[in-house]
Formats: sequence, structure tokens, C-alpha cells
Amino acid sequence: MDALAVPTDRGKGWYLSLMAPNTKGPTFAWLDPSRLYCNSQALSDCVKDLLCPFQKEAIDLVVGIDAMGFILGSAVATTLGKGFLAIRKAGHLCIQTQSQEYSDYSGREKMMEVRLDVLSPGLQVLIVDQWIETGGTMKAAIKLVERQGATVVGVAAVAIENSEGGKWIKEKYKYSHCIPEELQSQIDKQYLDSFKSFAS
Ligand SMILES: O=P(O)(O)OC[C@H]1O[C@H](OP(=O)(O)OP(=O)(O)O)[C@H](O)[C@@H]1O
Ligand SMILES: Nc1ncnc2[nH]cnc12
Repeated sequence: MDALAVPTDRGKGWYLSLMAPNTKGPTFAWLDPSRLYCNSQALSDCVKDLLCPFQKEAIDLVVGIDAMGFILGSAVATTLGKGFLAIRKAGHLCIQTQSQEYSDYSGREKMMEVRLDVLSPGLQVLIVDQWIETGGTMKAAIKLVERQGATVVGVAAVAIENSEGGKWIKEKYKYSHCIPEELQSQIDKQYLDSFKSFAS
């Protein structure tokens, strides 16, 4: 599908077919959801879907995870009329930080960090990231936020895979994602029927 086209009938999760399959092999994620952000209607519908379950929640601040979580998180924050706090991969912030080790779908050991001068006890936070595969990244972000006493009101991502970590997150936290029920099995098998339209 043309990255910028908007269909007349925008069914639930219509924009998911904009996501591009991996063509570079196993050292990369299995798809690239960020293609959907190029389409303004897709981005806006995606953000609306992510916020839907949180309409009644008091959210003080949106936290987004480096890197693509910044795009989605800041769109969510702007839509909510709230501020945005970046959780960064280690080594970028020039101020006092707290850090957290984690590993993700790549199996590599990584470190993320957050500034110390924004979160505080009682602050109600929504954490946004592009995708939850093993859940390692989101769990580390939750730890960082909670270690500073803030409350995780919920987590939001385009998709939450039914991995052990993904299921743990869904059990423990309020969450939102954009995947209609009938598509979740494709997400869990890491292959979408819509990839066929990308075949060259
Ligand atoms: O659930 P997990 O297995 O931990 O994986 C999820 C994380 O991996 C991806 O980011 P990536 O590190 O590829 O970086 P990017 O946001 O820069 O694309 C994704 O956006 C999440 O942040
Ligand atoms: N951006 C992403 N897309 C697909 N699968 C992922 N797993 C982790 N990050 C991912």
C-alpha cells in the first residue's frame, strides 16, 4: 500500500498494513512499524487507538523509549496535552541519570537511562514504545520509572506480542495496543498477511 494513501473505509487497525516487512535478515526486527508514521491519518488514528483505554485515567506525563518510542510517545503526549520524558539508550544524556540493564529481542545486553529531575512519587505516567516483543525493554523502562516513585498508569505500544514478557506486562499493567483480535495470531507468528503486498 502507498505509504501516504488514506483509504475511504478506515476499518479497525487499517494502518497496520502500512508496516513494512524485514528484508535484511535475522539481525533486524521482523518488521518496521515506523512506515505508518509517514501517513498523517495513520499516525493520528494509531494515537487515538492507543489512548482509547486511558480516557478516564489521570495522566501527568508521557514517557517514551528510545528511539521509535519517541515518535509515538511525543504524538501521544501532544494529543493528551501533556509533556514528554525520554528514556534514552545509555551514553547520551549529559545530566545525572539512573540506569537500568536489559536485554531485548536481539539477545544483546543493553542499558537505558533516565534523568533524575522530573519523575517524583505520585506522578502518573503512561509509557509508550513502538513495539513489545520479548518485553525486556518495556520491563526495564517500568523499573526505571517505579524506582523514582512514579506510578505507571499504563503501557502503550503498536503491538504487544504474546511472549512470556508480553503476557507478564499485560497481567500486571493496564495496556493498550492497536492490534485487532483477529490479527494477534499473525503478530505472534511474526508474519503478517499484508506483507504479501510488499513482494517484489
Ligand atoms: O520487547 P523487546 O524484545 O525488548 O523489544 C522491543 C524494543 O525493540 C525495538 O526497539 P529497538 O531497540 O529495535 O530500537 P528502535 O526503537 O531504535 O528501532 C522496539 O521499538 C522496542 O523498543
Ligand atoms: N520495531 C520492532 N518491530 C518488530 N518487532 C520488533 N521487536 C522489537 N522491536 C520490534
